[in-house]
Amino acid sequence: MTPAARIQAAIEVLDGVIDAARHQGPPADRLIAQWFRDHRFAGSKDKRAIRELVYDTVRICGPVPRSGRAAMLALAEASEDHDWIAAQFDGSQYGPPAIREGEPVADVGYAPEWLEDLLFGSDIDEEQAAALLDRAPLDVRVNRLKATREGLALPVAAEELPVPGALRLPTGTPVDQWPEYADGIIEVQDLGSQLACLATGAQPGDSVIDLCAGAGGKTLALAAMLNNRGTLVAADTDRRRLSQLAPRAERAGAEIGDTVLLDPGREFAALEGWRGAADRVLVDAPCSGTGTWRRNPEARWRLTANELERLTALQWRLLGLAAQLVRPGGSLTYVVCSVLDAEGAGQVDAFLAANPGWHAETVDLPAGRPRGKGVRLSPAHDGTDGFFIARLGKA
Ligand SMILES: C[S@@+](CC[C@H](N)C(=O)[O-])C[C@H]1O[C@@H](n2cnc3c(N)ncnc32)[C@H](O)[C@@H]1O
Repeated sequence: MTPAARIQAAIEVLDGVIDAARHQGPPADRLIAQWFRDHRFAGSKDKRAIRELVYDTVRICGPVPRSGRAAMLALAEASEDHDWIAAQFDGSQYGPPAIREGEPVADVGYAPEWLEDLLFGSDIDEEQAAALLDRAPLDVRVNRLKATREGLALPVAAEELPVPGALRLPTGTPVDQWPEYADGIIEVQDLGSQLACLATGAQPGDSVIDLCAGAGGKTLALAAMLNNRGTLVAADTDRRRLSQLAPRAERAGAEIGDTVLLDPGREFAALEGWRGAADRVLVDAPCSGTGTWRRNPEARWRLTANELERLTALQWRLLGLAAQLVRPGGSLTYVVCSVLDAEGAGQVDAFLAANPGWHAETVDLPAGRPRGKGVRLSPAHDGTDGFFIARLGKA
């Protein structure tokens, strides 16, 4: 494909990404894969170039652009690395038609305006906001149930991260094709997620409930912290995600005591037996995901103020539910992969104000900065996804 044809292809994909963001359609990755299936002539270099163009364009446009073409013109105008793009609008056979006088160009920025206001209001400055949209590195966790870092020889050089067994690999490393991955010796997991697990302080012998376990990314890390000694319960309302846990746990050699499918709105019914009994509860709450825009930058075009309100209400309810499961002297670790105070520090402040028997514990992590009664991780400061993490102790 010519450079111009690649640009036109990216514009077509972007039209789909924009439409999907407006109407809660499929994620960008899936739309890109579909375009490649429908256009088999695209070779591997074309695919890489088109994918990069699509994501570079999504990253640079703050508000939802009116069209893929307007978005591509914004990239051409605003990014020095992409100053070659404008010349490709040459009207050639498979390329984009020539640029018209006064043609609309999408707005650049970090996010839609209402969301930028919330970021800045949460003390995320421009540098940090820009870093939220960087490319994410590839972090893995050495599964201590199966191996030690010292005894593990990997096919590529890895950067040691400040959590035991956490490694950063060159982006694009095909870890999923390694035998170490198939054998559950390494798990792909962002350093931020590993730190969130570390923050629980889980020890062998503890009883731990992972209340929003999803497909079990953090559950497996908790199993490793427990060294399979104690009790680990994984709960979630999403049957599909939760069903992925058993095969993953088997591969990782992780013992999960119980996997509990929760009924949304009636979550406590299935956990009644744990009332006031757990040493530690992890609430890795559903959130806006502002801290994970590096992985899916179009998520900021999908989020609405209503959805954020729904999420904060759900987080608040889950905090209350989790609190009922913790035994006196036990702790609740609250985590969101968001840098917005409304979902992080604000929730914890409100919880502590409403629950006098609880206090914030010191979370001693080798990364992050204090934020309210917890710690905030950010791509700019810590090289992790953005997270808020707090541990709350019950008297
Ligand atoms: C941030 S994700 C969890 C990711 C997971 N802990 C991991 O490390 O891979 C939030 C999870 O909360 C779950 N969830 C949503 N509503 C819930 C509810 N009412 N009770 C429990 N879990 C819920 C979602 O299904 C989702 O899996």
